[in-house]
Amino acid sequence: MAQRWEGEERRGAAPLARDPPRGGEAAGGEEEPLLRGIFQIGKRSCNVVLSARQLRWSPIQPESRGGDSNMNLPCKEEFVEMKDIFSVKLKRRRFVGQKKGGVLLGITIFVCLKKENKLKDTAINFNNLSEDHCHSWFRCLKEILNGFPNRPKFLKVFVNPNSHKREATHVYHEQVAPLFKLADIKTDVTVTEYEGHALSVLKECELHTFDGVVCVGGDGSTSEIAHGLLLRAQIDAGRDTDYILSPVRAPLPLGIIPAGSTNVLAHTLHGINHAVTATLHIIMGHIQPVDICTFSSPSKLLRFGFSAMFGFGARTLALAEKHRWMPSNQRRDFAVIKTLASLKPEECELSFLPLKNSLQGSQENVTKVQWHTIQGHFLNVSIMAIPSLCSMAPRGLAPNTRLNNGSMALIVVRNTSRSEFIKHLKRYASVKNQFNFPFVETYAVQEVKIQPRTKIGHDTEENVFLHATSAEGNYPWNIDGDLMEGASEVHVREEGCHYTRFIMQWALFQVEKAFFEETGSR
Ligand SMILES: Nc1ncnc2c1ncn2[C@@H]1O[C@H](COP(=O)(O)OP(=O)(O)OP(=O)(O)O)[C@@H](O)[C@H]1O
Repeated sequence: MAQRWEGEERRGAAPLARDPPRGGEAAGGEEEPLLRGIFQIGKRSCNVVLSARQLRWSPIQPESRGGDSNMNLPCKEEFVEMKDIFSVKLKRRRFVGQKKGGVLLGITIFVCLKKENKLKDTAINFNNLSEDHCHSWFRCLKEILNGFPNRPKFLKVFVNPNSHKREATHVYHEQVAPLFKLADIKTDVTVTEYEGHALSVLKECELHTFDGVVCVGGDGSTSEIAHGLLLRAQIDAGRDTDYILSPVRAPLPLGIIPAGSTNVLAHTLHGINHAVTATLHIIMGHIQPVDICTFSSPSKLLRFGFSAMFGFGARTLALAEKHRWMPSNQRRDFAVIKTLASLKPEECELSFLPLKNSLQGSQENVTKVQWHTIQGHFLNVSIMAIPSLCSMAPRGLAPNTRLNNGSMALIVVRNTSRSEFIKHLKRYASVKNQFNFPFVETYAVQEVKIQPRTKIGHDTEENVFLHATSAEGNYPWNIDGDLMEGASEVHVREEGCHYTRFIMQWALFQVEKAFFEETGSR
């Protein structure tokens, strides 16, 4: 019975692939061996067999005194799925400082291991001193690896040097770049110099030369790049970027390496806040669709984004932004406490279009979904296209929605006492249902319109979001952790936008009409 190679992590980690069919048979029969040979693996000489799907090896049986092979020893065959291997190299003995040449020792394969949500890389050495032997194995392995279609070869990388405690550059050079190099991925790196830098690069650069875009930073950077990719897609498709009715897909997937003070987007996509895991998902070409929505004023697209908060969640961010000189954790705690101390509701009108299938079960009712309107005083309104996992809410700020279910969670917290509101907030960190309060309502929606009920009326075209200043009296919004100020109506629409969990792929479609529009670029 073959046993999947689990390296040093035999008790926990395992390569990503599922167990092969019994006896190592591929669906439809035994896999055709491409190469057979003998290598030393660890301290044992092994028979090694390479097929398109697997690399298998078993120790060579010692002969018994009688000349027969020793049948009493268990013949332990091990294997690695080719789809778990991300690189192969010729292994040579070199002296310190020697860059080229050296005695060939064999080949090394690099495997991606999985333990729960965490990925790690590990190496297996196949030792054999024959140049010809190793070169033919190396070429064959390389050919198989080059056949995986989603694996990127050239990436556009953005690093925000200011993220968190300015460690994104270090994270990139120490943890990410060496793995990209090992996987023979070429990169074009932009270290951003100001807010909006990545957006302007994305508008201009030769995007078609890349296989993907990577963000090394926090939520603000990721959101800016996601927005930039989608905006670029609209421009390239000749769409009006002021008013987007049916957005087209972004041309490239987006990978997110968490290196910010808030990494909700990376945590939600990967299930873990871990730079190496994120890097390996990119290298392996794992594609996961993710929803996104558009935020618009009555007259203009403001941005694409994954989540928004109005009320408490936005006021807290606005206060934290005024105290940027504080360390990030301290700043966040200070802002939460201060905002709680002066807790006040916002009076507004919320209109929303429920998710088509959440109310009606049958197809004929699909077209009858109507706008609902609720009014009142709200302490917080959250609109989330993804579950938004973070350290403070391990199950997510919106655990009822999914990464790519084509809907958004609308979570409305009506006015209540401070102590009740605090109880509700504390539940985010616990296993209890944070929505199980009479003053909390949740809806699965496709579209939401929010109209604060003071000052500026429905017809106002002026959009204070566009002046990114914090003038008193404006309404702060927290969009993917970025502060925006606005007073007029805001319209949020689920774009059914599809992304990837690890290296993200946009796939926008117009929810109301439920058809995909593609530029066909990927
Ligand atoms: N060189 C730069 N200087 C200042 N701001 C930058 C620079 N490069 C990018 N930015 C902006 O910094 C913002 C926040 O960055 P990011 O989300 O990566 O880090 P963060 O540590 O999570 O941030 P925050 O502390 O705001 O949560 C982004 O909106 C991005 O556009």
